[in-house]
Amino acid sequence: MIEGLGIKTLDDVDVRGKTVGVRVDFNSPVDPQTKRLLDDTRIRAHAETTIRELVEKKAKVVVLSHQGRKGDPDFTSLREHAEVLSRLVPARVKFVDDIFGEKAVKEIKALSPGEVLVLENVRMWDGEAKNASPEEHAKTPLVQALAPLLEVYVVDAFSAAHRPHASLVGFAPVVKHFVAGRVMERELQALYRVRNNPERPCVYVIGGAKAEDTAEIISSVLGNNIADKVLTGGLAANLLLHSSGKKIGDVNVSVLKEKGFLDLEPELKKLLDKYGDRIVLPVDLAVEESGKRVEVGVDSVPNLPIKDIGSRTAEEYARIISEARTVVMNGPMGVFEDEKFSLGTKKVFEAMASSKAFTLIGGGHTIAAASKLGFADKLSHVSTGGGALIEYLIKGTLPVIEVLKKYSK
Ligand SMILES: Nc1ncnc2c1ncn2[C@@H]1O[C@H](COP(=O)(O)OP(=O)(O)O)[C@@H](O)[C@H]1O
Ligand SMILES: O=C(OP(=O)(O)O)[C@H](O)COP(=O)(O)O
Repeated sequence: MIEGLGIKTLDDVDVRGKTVGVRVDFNSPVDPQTKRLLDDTRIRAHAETTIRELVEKKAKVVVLSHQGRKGDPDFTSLREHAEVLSRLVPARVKFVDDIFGEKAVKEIKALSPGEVLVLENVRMWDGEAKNASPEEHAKTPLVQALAPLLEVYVVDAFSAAHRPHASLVGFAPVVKHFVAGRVMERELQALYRVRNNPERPCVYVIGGAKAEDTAEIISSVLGNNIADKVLTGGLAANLLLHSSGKKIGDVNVSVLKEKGFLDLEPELKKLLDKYGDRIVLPVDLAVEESGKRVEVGVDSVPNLPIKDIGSRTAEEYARIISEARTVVMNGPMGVFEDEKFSLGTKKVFEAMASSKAFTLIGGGHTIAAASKLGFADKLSHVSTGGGALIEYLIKGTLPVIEVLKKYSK
């Protein structure tokens, strides 16, 4: 059982010899030309925990996942994912180019204990990617065909838990056991710890380029008194500085305008008025001048691209983080891909790694930054979620979590 949530896990069900469906999220970056996989982090996450455990317990394992969205360059078969998986688990791993037709059913029935079968990309069936209730999805051909074969259904795809799609929620009303897998369990334990009852002081660090979520995250974590302070970097900081009346240079205002972020300013102004210095803005910034890093105060920003928080800001953020007991970070502080502008992000990671706090990071670029700068294994939890993590931080729950709570059995 996951404490606080009442969600059953693999500890609550006997899987030995049983046919077990596992909904993972193998969705990975794919080369648009060759369609080859570029990264196996998510496959590894499920393989080394949930799938390995099911294999060792001699379950007959049926793996379901999506990859990309129909029409997008990364929409492709799961054949290569199955090959990668076969190198990561001590088991025979088969792939079938079918989801719930005769071929798939035949292969499921032929499984021996301890064997794994990967079904084809579930989004190749149009009924998968619809937002609907578990009861509606339970009537679909996918669930009708597979549910009679599956005694246990394990939902492990935390990073897709914001999608109430057929293979994520549709089996809940009709299988005997509907439980969370180990990836889901670890993510929910970590997220519950930082979002529902964090040890204080609790600091959220928001940066990166997706400022469209900034207002909602700040409003939720300060409005519900979850965070004591929100530290800001990246485009979120530029937008907040501009909202507070600072002159940040036309070139930087244009970036915010092109992305449609200026529309958020009335909302951000209200948040700045309401929460004052609990929303911490940079006091200095790093701009790029003739290929060089130049630091400037926020009251004298020239018309040059802002690419990082400044050193004084980074020191102040490190000080606040060093006193915290919970730190959550989504979005790098600057354009960390360029070494000259990785200082802010590096200082924040350094402070997180050396603090006594429970530290959580998430988001594709944030994780890439932590790996590149050598901090990924020095933090308490690295979330596999991108969109799912952001939605959880805003709402404190996700559609698939609610279904797991209701149907844990
Ligand atoms: N001041 C800035 N101006 C432009 N881009 C920035 C700035 N600060 C950070 N970024 C960029 O933001 C990107 C990551 O943002 P985002 O996609 O929101 O993160 P995540 O994938 O972790 O959610 C990085 O590629 C980084 O270069
Ligand atoms: O990779 C995912 O989302 P993410 O890139 O926001 O982490 C999930 O697999 C969800 O994919 P979707 O946004 O196509 O439903």
